[in-house]
Formats: sequence, C-alpha cells, structure tokens
Amino acid sequence: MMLFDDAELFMCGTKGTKDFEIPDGELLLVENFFNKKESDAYYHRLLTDTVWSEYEMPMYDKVVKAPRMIAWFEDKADVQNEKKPMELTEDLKKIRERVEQQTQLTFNAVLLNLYRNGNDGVAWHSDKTGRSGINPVIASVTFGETRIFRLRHKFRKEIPQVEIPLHHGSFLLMSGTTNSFWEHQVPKTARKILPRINLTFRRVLK
Ligand SMILES: O=C(O)CCC(=O)C(=O)O
Ligand SMILES: [Fe+2]
Repeated sequence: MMLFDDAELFMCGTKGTKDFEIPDGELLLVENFFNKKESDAYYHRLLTDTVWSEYEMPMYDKVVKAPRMIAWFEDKADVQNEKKPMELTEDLKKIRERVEQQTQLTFNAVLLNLYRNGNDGVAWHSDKTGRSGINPVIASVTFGETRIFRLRHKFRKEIPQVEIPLHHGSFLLMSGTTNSFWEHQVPKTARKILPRINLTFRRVLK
C-alpha cells in the first residue's frame, strides 16, 4: 500500500472548541487538537506499527467480522489476569497525556479502530460495556481521512440527529449521560477514501 505521501492530503479543521449542547448528554469537539505535523506523524506510525486484528462480533446466532480492524491497549492490571492485554505504547501514552490535560480526567485503556476504506464503518451503538460502568466518559481522537460521526437520541425520535465530520487531529468528548441516552455510528461511504484511525480512551474497571 502506498499511503505515506497521502497524509499530505489530510486537512486539520480550523482551530476551535464547540460545545454541542445536546439534550441528555454532553458533547464537546476540539478541532486541530493535534496540529497537522503531529497528526501526520501519529497517523503514519499508528497505521504501520499497530498490530491490527479483525474483530468478530456476535450477531443473533452467528459470529460476523466487524467492518474495521481494531487494537486494544490497557494499563497493566494490578491483579494478573489470564488474558494479558497490550500495554499502551509511547505514542499512545503521549496522546493520552494531551487528552488527560484537556479533560482533567484519567484513562487506563484505549481502543484503536482502523477504517481501511469507505466499506469500513461502525453500526449504531452506545459504548456501555460491563467493565466501564453505565455512563462511561469516552475521549475520541481521529487521524487520517475525515469520516462522519453521527449521533441519535435513543428514545426521543423528534430530536434531530447530530452529524460531525471528524477531521485529522480532532478530539471529541462524550460525557455526562451521553452514552445512556444517545447512540452513534460511523456510516460507510461510496467515496474513494483513504484510511482513518480513531482512538477512544476509556476507563475500565480492573
Ligand atoms: O470511529 C469513531 O469515531 C467511533 C468509534 C466507536 O464508536 C467505538 O469504538 O466505540
Ligand atoms: Fe462507540
């Protein structure tokens, strides 16, 4: 794959913070959270150095491959567990530092998603999982191709959906009750596009 020079194509958004003031949730976008130079460097290294895996998810009575690649990293558990997750790399730790500075929160795990092209995406879901409690704070960083991040209220269908193009180097924080009341997706697209990497920092219970 010839991806390396292509990073020049990715534009960061204009610098600015936007509070989306959604009902039943908190949603904050910071464009240009990482500048173009930092974003290009992280994009290249994460793309090539990460050991990406297929993710198989249960779907009714079958198991299907998710249309994206993933990698999960987590701080070393205090208690040794059987399945040792990968620890955060130096790059991931540096990115986390910036995220923690911004949010004044701490995170002990990060999920990386790689959307290889427009056929990759993520279907409607919210991020509640057994290990992160009912209202997890999700801190999301994007590098590479701009993809639409769409949110909809789970119960009040009259509330308009929110559509946010997440640009190279942007940061999005979902907090408060967002994950109880809203779900989100990254729709597939027929456009010819380059890969996008998304990182979601999380707090998981050990
Ligand atoms: O790629 C994104 O922006 C969102 C990823 C996501 O929703 C997830 O990993 O739970
Ligand atoms: Fe999600």
